[in-house]
Order: sequence, then C-alpha cells, then structure tokens
Amino acid sequence: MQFLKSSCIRKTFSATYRTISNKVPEVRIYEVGPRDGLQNESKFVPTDIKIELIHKLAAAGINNIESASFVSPKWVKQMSDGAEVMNNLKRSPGVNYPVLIPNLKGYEAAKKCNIEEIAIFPAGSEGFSQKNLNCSVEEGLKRFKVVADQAVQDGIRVRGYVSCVLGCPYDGSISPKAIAKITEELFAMGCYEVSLGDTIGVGTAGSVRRLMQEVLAVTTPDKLALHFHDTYGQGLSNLVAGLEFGIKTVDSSISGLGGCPYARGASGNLATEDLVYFLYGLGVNTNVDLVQLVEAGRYISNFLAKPTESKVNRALGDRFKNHQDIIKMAACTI
Ligand SMILES: CC(C)(COP(=O)([O-])OP(=O)([O-])OC[C@H]1O[C@@H](n2cnc3c(N)ncnc32)[C@H](O)[C@@H]1OP(=O)([O-])[O-])[C@@H](O)C(=O)NCCC(=O)NCCSC(=O)C[C@@](C)(O)CC(=O)[O-]
Repeated sequence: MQFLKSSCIRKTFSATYRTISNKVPEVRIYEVGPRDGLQNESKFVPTDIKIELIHKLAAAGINNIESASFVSPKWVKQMSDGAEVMNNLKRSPGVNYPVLIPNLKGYEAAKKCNIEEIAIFPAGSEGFSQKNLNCSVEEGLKRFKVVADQAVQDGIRVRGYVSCVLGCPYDGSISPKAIAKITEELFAMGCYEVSLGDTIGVGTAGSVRRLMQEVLAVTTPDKLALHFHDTYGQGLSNLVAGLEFGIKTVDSSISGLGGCPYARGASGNLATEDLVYFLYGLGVNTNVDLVQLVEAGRYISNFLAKPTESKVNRALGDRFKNHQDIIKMAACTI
C-alpha cells in the first residue's frame, strides 16, 4: 500500500517534471559565488583563493562566472581586489567572466582589465537603493544608464540586475509592476538580459508567479534570469515556478554562499550543486561535472572553515567518485 502510494506520487512528480523539462530543454547557469558568494564574508579571502575557486568552477564546466565587483572598497572591502582577480585569472575559452559595476569609476577600472561583460544593479525598492547605493532608485537608474551607454559604445555586454524583487528588508512588500518598469528601463539601456533578484530570499512559488506575470508583459522569458537567495529554503520551488514560465537562465552560488552586506537578513544563494543535481533530475543537460563542482564547493567551504550550505554537497559526501553515477541517481525519478 505504502509502495503504491509513493509510486503514485512519484508518477505525478515525474509528469510535472516532464512538462517543465519539455519547456526547458536547456538551462544556462550563471554562477555568482566568487562575487555575491564572497562579498559578505567578513574575513578577507586572498586573491589567489578567489582565482583558484574561479578556475575550479570553469574546470567543472560552468560557463558564466561572475568573478569580481568594482564597487567602492569603502563599501565592500572584500571585493577591493577586483582588478587583481581579473588580471591574474587564466581565462578559459568559451567562459564568460562578468563583473559587477556600480558607477563610471568602477567601469573605467574594470575596462582596463579587458572585461567583456558587466552587470549593473539598480534596486527594486527605495529603502534598499539608499542602503546599497546611497541614492534613490531613480538616481541609481540615471547613474547606471551612463555606465550602460559607455559599455554599449565600447562593445561590452551589459547585464542588469533588479534587487529585492520579492520583498525588501526596509520597505516590505514590493509591487511587481514597479519591478516590471525597472526591467523595461534596463532593456532600454541596452541590457541583453535582466536578472530578477530575491535578495533576501523571502519569495515563494506564488509570489514568483505573480512577478513573472507582470514582468513577462514587458519582455520574453529568454531575456530573463532568476536569482534566488535561499533564506527560507524556497530556492528550488521558486525556480520551478520560474521554469514553468519558460525561464532559461538561473543564477546560483557555489556551496550556497552569498548575501549582501546592505540587505539585512539576506542569506546564501541557491547552491549551484543543488541546482545542477535538480536539473539532471529533470533530464536537463547542464554539461557540468557534479563531482568537480562538489570539489569546488568543498575547496571554498574548507577555506572559509564553515560547513557547505549545499544539501547535495553534504549528502553526496564521498559516496560518489563518478559523475555518471550521480546523474543516474538524480535522473532515477524520471
Ligand atoms: C555606489 C557607491 C560607490 C556610492 O557610494 P558613495 O559613498 O555615495 O559614493 P562616492 O562617489 O561619494 O564615493 C565614496 C568613496 O568611494 C570611492 N569610490 C566610489 N566608487 C568607486 C568605485 N567604483 N571603485 C573604487 N572606489 C570608488 C570614491 O572615490 C570615494 O573615495 P574617497 O574620495 O572618499 O577616497 C557605493 O554605494 C557602492 O559601492 N555600493 C555598492 C554596494 C555593493 O557592492 N553591494 C553588494 C552588491 S549588490 C547585491 O549583492 C545584490 C545583487 C546584485 O546580488 C542582486 C541580489 O542579490 O538580488
């Protein structure tokens, strides 16, 4: 009886997953660990450790790695070695190494490091904009437009973030219409993609659906990315809600590291190991080697002397040395 019950549940899940995976034949992973993951760490992570982490992520098959930020060192000391990171990185062919830029000063410094892509990051709420950028949302958009105009002129790709899309630690709930408007402005500035950030991880599948309905009135799903912090453990279920709308790019952070020093209550991002395992379970090929990814997660967690936030990393332990065996296990529910 118990068996019938669970096999019935499994069939229902499998059918749902198949529906989603039919709509999402491939997913682009945008790794934010070296930037969002480390920016909140109080102990300074030496440049060579940051670089080694990026190398390990690339070796595992991650093709988009946000590697540094060029923000004011007075605001985020941890990211003050952005230029050293970018200048000493061994860039693998086919891998994209974007950097986070707050203003023209940061842009000019990054440009000297031969960057090919930048990310700009207006806030979705007044409270967070003031805390994170020291200006209003409107003023932030004006500043980012100056940066985007210059980058477009220089032939550098621009990605946009909107933060606090599902809630703000200072202003509370946020109108999805306001997020859609900022998203539209970012596209008008020349962004090729906009990542919707649940900066403090308060979203649920229900609030993601409401947001997607509004934002998809101004753009198409192939131009959006989702960026979930996993504070309330909703990261993967929020992602399912997004995949149902045809989203194809997902931000995540190795070992579930992450958080913003100016967002009270923000915890780590959706862990990349958990995301990859989940996608293999849907039959979505990510071309990421989970064994090497888990190794990268352990490398940085060991350095930080804290346990990994990735459940997959923890659960796999040393049980699997072979990537194919993990894929088989992840895919066994299909
Ligand atoms: C925007 C500012 C600069 C305004 O900060 P401000 O204090 O208003 O700016 P300022 O122009 O008065 O500059 C203050 C000092 O910083 C210097 N400065 C100024 N800019 C730079 C620069 N680029 N590089 C190096 N130095 C810089 C500047 O030269 C000056 O130095 P001083 O004259 O006093 O010696 C500041 O608020 C800032 O850097 N904010 C960034 C905070 C941050 O990095 N937050 C985390 C990233 S956002 C995030 O995590 C959310 C996201 C994207 O992941 C999405 C999600 O999770 O949902």
